[in-house]
Amino acid sequence: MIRVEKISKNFDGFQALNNLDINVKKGSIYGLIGTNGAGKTTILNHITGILRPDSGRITIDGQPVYDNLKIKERIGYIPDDLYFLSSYTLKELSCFFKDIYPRWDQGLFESAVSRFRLETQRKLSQFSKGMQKQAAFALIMAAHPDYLILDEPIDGLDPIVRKLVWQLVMDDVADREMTVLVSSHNLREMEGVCDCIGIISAGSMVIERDLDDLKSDVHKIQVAYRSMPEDPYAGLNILHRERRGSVDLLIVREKKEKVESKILDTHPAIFDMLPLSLEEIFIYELGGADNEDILF
Ligand SMILES: Nc1ncnc2c1ncn2[C@@H]1O[C@H](COP(=O)(O)OP(=O)(O)OP(=O)(O)O)[C@@H](O)[C@H]1O
Repeated sequence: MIRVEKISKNFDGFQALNNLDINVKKGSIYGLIGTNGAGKTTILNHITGILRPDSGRITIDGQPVYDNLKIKERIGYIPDDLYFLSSYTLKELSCFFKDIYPRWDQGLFESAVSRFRLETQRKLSQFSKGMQKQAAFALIMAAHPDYLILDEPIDGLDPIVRKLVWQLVMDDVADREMTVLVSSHNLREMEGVCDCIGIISAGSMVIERDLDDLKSDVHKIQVAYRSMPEDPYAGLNILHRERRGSVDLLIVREKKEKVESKILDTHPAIFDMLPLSLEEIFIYELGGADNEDILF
């Protein structure tokens, strides 16, 4: 389990992280999302022990991370900016990884390299950006990390490779209960793979929930009446309401069953209810009133 407790970080007077908590359960795929500059990369750099917080605690399986080689051997990190030694070939890098990571799996490396169709004799500097990312995945997955930390992992990858990458990750989560913490702006893809979501803003956690709970609590509904009853939405937690012609458009934070029973009791002529996508929840939670019209 990864536990981040009340960490704060100040860069030359700028408060990048502010009393931030994160809890990532073993074997889960946790999606960290937030606006540009919210602090995602800064958090990942703390969790991987690259940065030290000004205050607060970060532990993995109860052990502090910073300056802890035993824990770092169990972490695989693919940062947003790959800082590979690009004058080396992929084969040379694999030998380097083999020396660092005690659980290096040569068979898995060779199979990943062949699935990605990468030439191991070529220098990384000769690879395209997307190919360098694939090389990073082949190396990190073959290291068999218990904790996989990914910063914008699928950025720049084509759809076929993206599928291959997620398949590699999901297989390891299923086989070995690997724990994954991933930051990405691709919310559709995150929705398909993550089981828990943390939304951060300005260095603080806004919401941390299981994805299913997050989605089952907020709904977008459209209702129209032949004759408008008095106060038809009484007792519902309405987050947003607007009228378009004869139709009411609402965002409601309630369980599906409660919304259905309350609205159907008022005998609407039209009643349509849709769950919000992760992208819509993100826009609502972080966009505020200015962006609410994007939701309909
Ligand atoms: N070394 C640093 N020195 C000064 N400020 C920094 C440093 N690293 C990060 N910051 C600031 O901290 C804030 C968070 O940056 P971070 O890179 O963590 O954001 P992010 O959520 O990953 O953003 P994006 O989605 O755009 O990649 C930003 O305002 C950034 O300018």
